[in-house]
Amino acid sequence: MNTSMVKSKFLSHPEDLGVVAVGFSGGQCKPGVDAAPSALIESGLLTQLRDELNYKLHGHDTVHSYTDLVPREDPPFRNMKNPKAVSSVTQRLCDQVYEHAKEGRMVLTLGGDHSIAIGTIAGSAKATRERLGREIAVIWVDAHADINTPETSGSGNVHGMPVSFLTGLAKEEKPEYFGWLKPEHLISVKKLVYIGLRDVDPGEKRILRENGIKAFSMFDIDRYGIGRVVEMALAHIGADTPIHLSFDVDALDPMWAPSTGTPVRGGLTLREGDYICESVHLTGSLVAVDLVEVNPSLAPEVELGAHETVRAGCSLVRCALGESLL
Ligand SMILES: NC(=[NH2+])NCCC[C@H](N)C(=O)O
Ligand SMILES: [Mn+2]
Ligand SMILES: [Mn+2]
Repeated sequence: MNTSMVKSKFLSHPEDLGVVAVGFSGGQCKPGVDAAPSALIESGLLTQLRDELNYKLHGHDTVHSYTDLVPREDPPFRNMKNPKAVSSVTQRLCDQVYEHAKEGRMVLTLGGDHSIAIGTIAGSAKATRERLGREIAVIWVDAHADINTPETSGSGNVHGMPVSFLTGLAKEEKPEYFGWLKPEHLISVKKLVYIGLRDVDPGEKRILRENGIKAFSMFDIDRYGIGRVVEMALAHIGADTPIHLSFDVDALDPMWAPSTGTPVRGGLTLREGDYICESVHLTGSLVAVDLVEVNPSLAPEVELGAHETVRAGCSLVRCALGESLL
């Protein structure tokens, strides 16, 4: 680890980085997001983390595609598309993240669409409870709230629902449809903070309001500036809480990250995104990071767009893991 890096409060092996590369796209309908981990790795992300930020990497040799878990028939259930596939992939991913996290390692997950956060957050919530007897907080950086229940969702895409399952707002008994999620996997709505929202469905707005969930939209970023917004977000979580950062690349403006499945104009600049990640690193409370929704096959100019988006994604991850400007 670099000497400039911040001391970790909650990791017993902060120099060890568990990497889970998730080549999965079943939480939405556009192919290509499964190719993101390879694109990020080929562009040199993991080498940079190893050689420049001095992490000892674990689990980085494989990009998982979970093809053995994807059933031949997977009809909609409660309006969810590919429900069995997403459920069993996230269940496996939960175990993978848990195995790293229980060793006291930082965990980096490269998605994949955002449905995979069901697995990553469930795994780090469980490990942190067992290891430290604490609940994790989640900072969800996204244009979208991803808190639809199967019933409020207009699309049926599970990448718009992970937060409702993770908070217990959406429940299902059947193990093959996320019934494997138990109390130890869940997070509290009080320890959830959003940054970057600008495309929230009517049903989601109601859920956010009724549950008093803290959310900073692009309006708040314009009003207060990114510095104060991050300060308020971290104050809401409290200084003594392990943080799981789930970063959807579509939080960035399409100018910086055009290659993503559901781009929304009016987003964060790359510097604002990096600033969020740098600030979260500086807390010393970070225990896990997800980077999701990079889709190298989508953009008005595909090749240029993919290159820029992958580059932005790498920058966000490096900032979260301790790269500093000086
Ligand atoms: N992870 C994402 N990009 N989510 C987009 C969700 C879009 C929309 N709210 C839906 O539920 O379908
Ligand atoms: Mn999004
Ligand atoms: Mn998302």
